[in-house]
Amino acid sequence: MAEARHRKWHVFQTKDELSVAMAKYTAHLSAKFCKEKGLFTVVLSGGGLIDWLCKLLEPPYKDSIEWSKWHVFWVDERVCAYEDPDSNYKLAMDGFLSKVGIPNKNIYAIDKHYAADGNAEHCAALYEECLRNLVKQNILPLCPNGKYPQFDLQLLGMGPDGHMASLFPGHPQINVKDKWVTHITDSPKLPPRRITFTLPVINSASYNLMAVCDDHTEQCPRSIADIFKHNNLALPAAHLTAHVETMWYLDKAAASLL
Ligand SMILES: O=C(O)[C@H](O)[C@@H](O)[C@H](O)[C@H](O)COP(=O)(O)O
Repeated sequence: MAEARHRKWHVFQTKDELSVAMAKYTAHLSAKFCKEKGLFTVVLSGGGLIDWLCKLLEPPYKDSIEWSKWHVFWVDERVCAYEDPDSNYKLAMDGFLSKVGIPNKNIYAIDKHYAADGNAEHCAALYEECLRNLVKQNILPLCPNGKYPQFDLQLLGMGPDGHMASLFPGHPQINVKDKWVTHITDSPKLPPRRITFTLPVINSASYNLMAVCDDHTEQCPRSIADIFKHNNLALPAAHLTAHVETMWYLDKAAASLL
């Protein structure tokens, strides 16, 4: 494991090894937080991540994790119907959540009707309201500065252009601080309408695990080098921190220019 500034990282030879490590990391934190607090708040993203979580569906994790204590959120979501193949909710439900015993009431998807209508602004406002209610119910604590919710673990991915969640290079959402959840209607990665946690919310999490596997684009390893060697803050993912630990899991191809 390597460490620089606030970042720690591991490079894995294969996606499979990365996936094994991600399951171990997640299971360890699940056990820790379930023991300490009686629940575990986990934030998912879309993209390849859900595939890489598949090791959690195998022994020893599938039967040992206290799934009933999980509360699941999305760091970003595409504003479309739940049945739409673009939906991050559908991706996670089909590939992961439907296979484990997380109570439905603990799975916090965006508003079904506004999502189907494509109303990104309302979806963002309602998702923020949902988080604020969970703070009132003591399911989500606030971080020490009292301004933002604090999730236990966020599982994130980075796009080849250096975006994370739906915070894209050159777009203003990265600067939003007065909201917990904001929206975008012209996302360069399709579909264009999305909601996303704001940067201060992302960085308030206790643990952030960013997993990046190169899909054989040249851009991805360049962005990783730009972040790790030059801390190029034009790339949203370069801003990632966390309260306790910011961990990057890279496959060999994504780390090839380091
Ligand atoms: O809704 C989304 O598109 C995602 O949440 C997005 O932020 C994703 O995590 C990255 O783009 C990485 O995606 P890949 O793993 O597909 O490269």
